[in-house]
Amino acid sequence: MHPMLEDIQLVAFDLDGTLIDSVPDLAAAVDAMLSERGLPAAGEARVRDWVGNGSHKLVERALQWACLREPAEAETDAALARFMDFYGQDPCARTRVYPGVVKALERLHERGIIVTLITNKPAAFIDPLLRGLSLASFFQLALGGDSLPEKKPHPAPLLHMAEHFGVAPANALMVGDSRHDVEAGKRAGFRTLAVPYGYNHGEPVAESGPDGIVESLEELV
Ligand SMILES: O=C(O)COP(=O)(O)O
Ligand SMILES: [Mg+2]
Repeated sequence: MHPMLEDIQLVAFDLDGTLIDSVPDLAAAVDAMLSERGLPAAGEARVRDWVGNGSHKLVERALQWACLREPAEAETDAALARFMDFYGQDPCARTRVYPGVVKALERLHERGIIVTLITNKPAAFIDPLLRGLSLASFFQLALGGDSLPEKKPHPAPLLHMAEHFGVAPANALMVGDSRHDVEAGKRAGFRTLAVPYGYNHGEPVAESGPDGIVESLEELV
């Protein structure tokens, strides 16, 4: 067992960039939304750096880039609705589970560790993604970016999760790819583990000072 798991009773996984490489489908939906507005396509490389603060922020960043100005709130809301429509059509089309993920989830499950999901993605997409990628059975509870009034890097979703299962934050581990996961974990009093292969606005996640880093989640088990 990896030393990071010592005394750990609950693991909260981030989704995008940690368990799944979802940028191809996110970028396709962003570009479909932009194209409908007569705006240039952003492409996967840009979208990769915009993911991490939920869909509203993703759409706002896309509009900002394409229009070269701050979008009005109503403009962002309308574009967000279209993005949600496009993304919701087939969120698993080109999205793939990262190597080592299934093995890690299986082993944690076998050890009786509570496995949960805390993503900043809207909750409506969680079920279609987990089912479509055959991951749903591993998770005892999943929270989206709009499940509670606050999202990561706020510690609220993590504290909610720990409290729900009656686990002390010191016995819980947050696993993510971005500074928002590490910050939320530290603020909640969780142990923090980062993966370097995901999306972190183009910066190494090591700069956030997680308690540990693994190249693949398989290393965890
Ligand atoms: O939707 C996002 O921006 C990121 O979602 P995540 O929290 O699963 O990385
Ligand atoms: Mg992430």
